[in-house]
Amino acid sequence: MRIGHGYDVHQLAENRDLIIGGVTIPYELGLVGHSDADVLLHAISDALLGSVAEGDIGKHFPDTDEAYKDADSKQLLAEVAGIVRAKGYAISNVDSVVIAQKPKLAPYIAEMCQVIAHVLNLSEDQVNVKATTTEKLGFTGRGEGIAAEAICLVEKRTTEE
Ligand SMILES: Nc1ccn([C@@H]2O[C@H](COP(=O)(O)O)[C@@H](O)[C@H]2O)c(=O)n1
Ligand SMILES: C[C@@]1(CO)OP(=O)(O)OP(=O)(O)OC[C@H]1O
Repeated sequence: MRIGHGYDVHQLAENRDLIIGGVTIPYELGLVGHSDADVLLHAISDALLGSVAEGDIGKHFPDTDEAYKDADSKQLLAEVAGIVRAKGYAISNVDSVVIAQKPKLAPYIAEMCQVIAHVLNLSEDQVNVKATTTEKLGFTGRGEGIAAEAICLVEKRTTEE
């Protein structure tokens, strides 16, 4: 069994969609990035890559590559899951937290879990997403950006799997 950890931050700005965990959330600001800036899927991608010592998403999908301009992070996460499987591992579970002062994410969390489980080909009880504010402290508390953190366990597949 191996463990992986991921952390990501994206800035909030006008004229961008807010996409978190593959779910588009109505809000006056969205996250800025080379891709669709899905901060949660990026943290999960980094946790999975870390678990099999495959670096991070910037290594696999460079932000200097036009191929990833406005990329759908669900597609990047699916590719990361393929890397984990190709190294002979199965994902045991993923836990995560989105750090955002606003908007209220609770109404969207069940759908985020469904999307992530679908992309990773897992059951819903293998995926967890939480949300927290930082009580108005720091860059997340001031609403300048949103952060996400993820952790995962992967297990070596047996020959029958
Ligand atoms: N953007 C957010 C942040 C938090 N929540 C939910 O509110 C609960 C309380 O948050 P605290 O930061 O005060 O601990 C938290 O457990 C989340 O369920 C949210 O929906 N959206
Ligand atoms: C996802 C990638 C894709 O080019 O771009 P960004 O949307 O800028 O996101 P980041 O979290 O900075 O990770 C780097 C890149 O892999």
